[in-house]
Order: sequence, then structure tokens, then C-alpha cells
Amino acid sequence: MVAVSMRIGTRKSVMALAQTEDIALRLSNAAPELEVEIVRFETTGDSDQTSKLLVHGGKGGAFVAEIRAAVTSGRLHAAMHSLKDMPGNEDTPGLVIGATLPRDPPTDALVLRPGVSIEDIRRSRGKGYRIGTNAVRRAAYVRRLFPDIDVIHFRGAADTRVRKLDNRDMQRLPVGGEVGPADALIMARSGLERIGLGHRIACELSPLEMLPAVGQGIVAVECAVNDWPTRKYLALIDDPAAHLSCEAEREVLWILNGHCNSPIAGYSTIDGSRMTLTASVLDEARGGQFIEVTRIGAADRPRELGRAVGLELLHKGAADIIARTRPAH
Ligand SMILES: NCc1[nH]cc(CCC(=O)O)c1CC(=O)O
Repeated sequence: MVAVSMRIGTRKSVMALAQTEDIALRLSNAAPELEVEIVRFETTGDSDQTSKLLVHGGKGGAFVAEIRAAVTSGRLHAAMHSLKDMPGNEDTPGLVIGATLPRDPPTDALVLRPGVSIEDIRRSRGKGYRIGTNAVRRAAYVRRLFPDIDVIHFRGAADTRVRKLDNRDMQRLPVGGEVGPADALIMARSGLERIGLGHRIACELSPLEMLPAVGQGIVAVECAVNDWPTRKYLALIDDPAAHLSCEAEREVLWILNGHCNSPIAGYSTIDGSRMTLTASVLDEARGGQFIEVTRIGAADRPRELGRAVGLELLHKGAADIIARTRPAH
């Protein structure tokens, strides 16, 4: 059989590489003639560990734009993305999500510094503890769980974050100065497991306690819309259920015009022919009030369901909250 090659681009972090290797393995199993080459990108977002990501045009701008440009120019056949990190409020002409891998657990989890106990944090409602996250959604939900906890800015690749927690490192702030050390972190369970740090999960937060980010736990592969050979290969490893959830949850983001660090959460599940979609918009400024909508619809019409949920959130006042949290440029 004639060998065919596919170049897949990824960020260089341990987590991104693990995800891309998973894609490569699935492709080789599905199409043994395919030789997958993993191309590692160092993005602006990864090399700058201090700023709050916004100066790079947000999460999307930082992590996604450079790799996308390489796909568009033909340097890459495809790009690996964590679906959670893909901007949900902009068009991507010429590109398509060719595959979504089966969803890993979408939940968030608490990682504790050795010596810190979850019982103590619960008992004190968080008072006296510092918890690190850079996500507005996680900050808002964790304040609902532990009202007296101190949420501090914390970023970096997942393995780096855990190392900094254990070493009691301080975090430099984008505006200057530093905070820390952190006693705990909120991180995605799937990411921790993919980098071999699943044993550090002290407590998993259910979707009811902390509704996951749109697309959390789903690895996506993007390619050029007119690159049919690549699309055919990617279709072989596409997980239909994850793809339907992707469509439903991302339609909510689109309707809400959510920016890179919006306090938006969204999670869908499929049961037979029905999909249940819950999405929320959190308002930290108003004492942690939040708007949440759940709807059930036809699993094979995910965008319709996403649109209904998004419009209902708007009807209940979501646009004001999102506008208030929009970073000034
Ligand atoms: N922003 C980083 C990022 N992007 C995707 C994941 C892992 C979870 C996933 O696959 O959705 C993580 C790490 C984290 O949030 O802790």
C-alpha cells in the first residue's frame, strides 16, 4: 500500500502532545497506510506565562491563531485543539472541525498542596485558603462553593501549574507584583489524567457544583474545509456523540457572542435520541447570581437546541453580564 502522510500541528505542552499522540494512534489504527507527523508549535500564548492572555487576543488568539494560519497556508493538514480553547464567537472561513474524539470526563477537579485537606477547606468555607485559576467561570463557581476563599490568578501549562503549587511558588501578576502561594488549584479532570496526574485529584466537582466549560473534555481536529483527503481520514476517528455535543454547546457561545474569558458554562448529554443541554452565565459582580437554562431536544438537531438555550439565556439578561465582564481593549 502506498504510504500517505498527514501533518498535524499542536502546541508543545505535555497535555497537547498527549492529545495529539492519541489522535495519531487512532488514525493509524483506522488507516494503517497513513503516516502521521506531529508538528510542534510554540505559540505566543505559551511563551508568555505572566499576562492574563488578553493581550494576545484572548485564549483563542493566543493558542489557536498561529496553528490555524499554518493549516490555511497548507503547511499543516490539520491542527489539534482542546475544544474548550477554541473561540466560539468568530467565523473561521475555510476551516472545519473534521473530528472530535470521544469525550473524556468534562468535570473540573481540585488539586491540593500536600498537607491541605478538603475537609478543612469545606469546614472553613474556604476562609484562609488561596485557590488558583485564571478562568472567570471557575472563579465564579468556586466562590459559590467556598464563599470565603481567596481566588488568585494562576496560569501556565497544567503540569507547570501543579509543580508551582507543590513548590509554593509565587505567581507574577500581569499588572506587576505577585500573589500566592496557592493552597489549591481548580483544573480539568481530563487534562490531569492525560498528563498522568489523575492521582492528584483530591475532589471531583460534579457538573451540578461546577458546570463545565463549553467543549471541556473534547479534543478536536481542525482542517481545511476543501481538503477532502484529510476530511475523509478525520471522519474515520470522529465520535458522533462528541460532535453533536460540540455543535450544541458551541451554538450557545455563538448566540451569546461570548468572549475569550466569559463567565459562560455549557454541558450536554445524550440519551438515545434526546439531548439535554444546560448552560449558565455567572455574574460575579452581583454576588454570584447566575442565570441557568436547561432544555431537552432532539439529539440530531444540536444547533437548534443550542440556539434555544442561548436565546433563553439572553432573554433572562445574559448579554448585560457578558458585556460587563468583557475586557477593555
Ligand atoms: N486552558 C487549558 C486547557 N485546555 C483544555 C484543558 C483540559 C480539558 C479539556 O480537554 O477540555 C485545559 C487544562 C485545564 O483547563 O485545566
